[in-house]
Amino acid sequence: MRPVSVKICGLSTEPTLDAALESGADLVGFVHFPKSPRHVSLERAGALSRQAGGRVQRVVLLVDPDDALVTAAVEAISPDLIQLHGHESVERVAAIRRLSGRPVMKAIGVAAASDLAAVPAYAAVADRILLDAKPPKDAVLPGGNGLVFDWALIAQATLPTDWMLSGGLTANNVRDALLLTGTPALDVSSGVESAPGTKDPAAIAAFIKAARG
Ligand SMILES: O=C(O)c1ccccc1NCC(=O)[C@H](O)[C@H](O)COP(=O)(O)O
Repeated sequence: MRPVSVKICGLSTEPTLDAALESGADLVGFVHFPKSPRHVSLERAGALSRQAGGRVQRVVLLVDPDDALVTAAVEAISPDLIQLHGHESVERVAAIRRLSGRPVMKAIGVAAASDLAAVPAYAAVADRILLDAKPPKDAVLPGGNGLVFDWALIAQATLPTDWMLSGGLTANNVRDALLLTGTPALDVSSGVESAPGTKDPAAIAAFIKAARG
């Protein structure tokens, strides 16, 4: 069986990016969303991307981007994957994939079984699907809220091969998440931070060790 793939999202500094690489992350994510404590400019994300280049898959996270932002992000970061974490429609996901010429991963917020009904339509146009906890109605951030959803819901869903689990994962619950969902890939952000937006190298190492333990 292939070892579980791990994405560390919301990296913003060279030392924490290095910590993710040295700990064995498969993907690293750069958040470009000004309201986020993890926001990085395209220029900064580009510098981090160059540091990581060739060693790991680089992901840029965008929220309802317009065409100009997609083009600028691709130019600055040359990402291996574009993560769409807003309210992008199926048609918009397909259009962004066409425009960018890059693989895309669509995040779908899950709070109830009915939320999973959207998966097949998105899976038909996206390269990967990310199942994340649905943010609370008044949340400022559409993701990265450290919330867990009911993993038992996944058992009822038809999922594509290339899907990823996120939402409130930590070194303490990641084994249960793997056992209950059988996910081939994990995405973590706030569970490896010492404060919002501040990644903790020790927590990154502990998470990846627990995931692969
Ligand atoms: O992290 C952010 O600040 C963020 C902002 C806007 C959209 C998405 C965002 N994060 C997404 C992720 O980091 C993950 O894909 C996922 O939501 C897991 O986050 P967490 O529950 O904090 O591990």
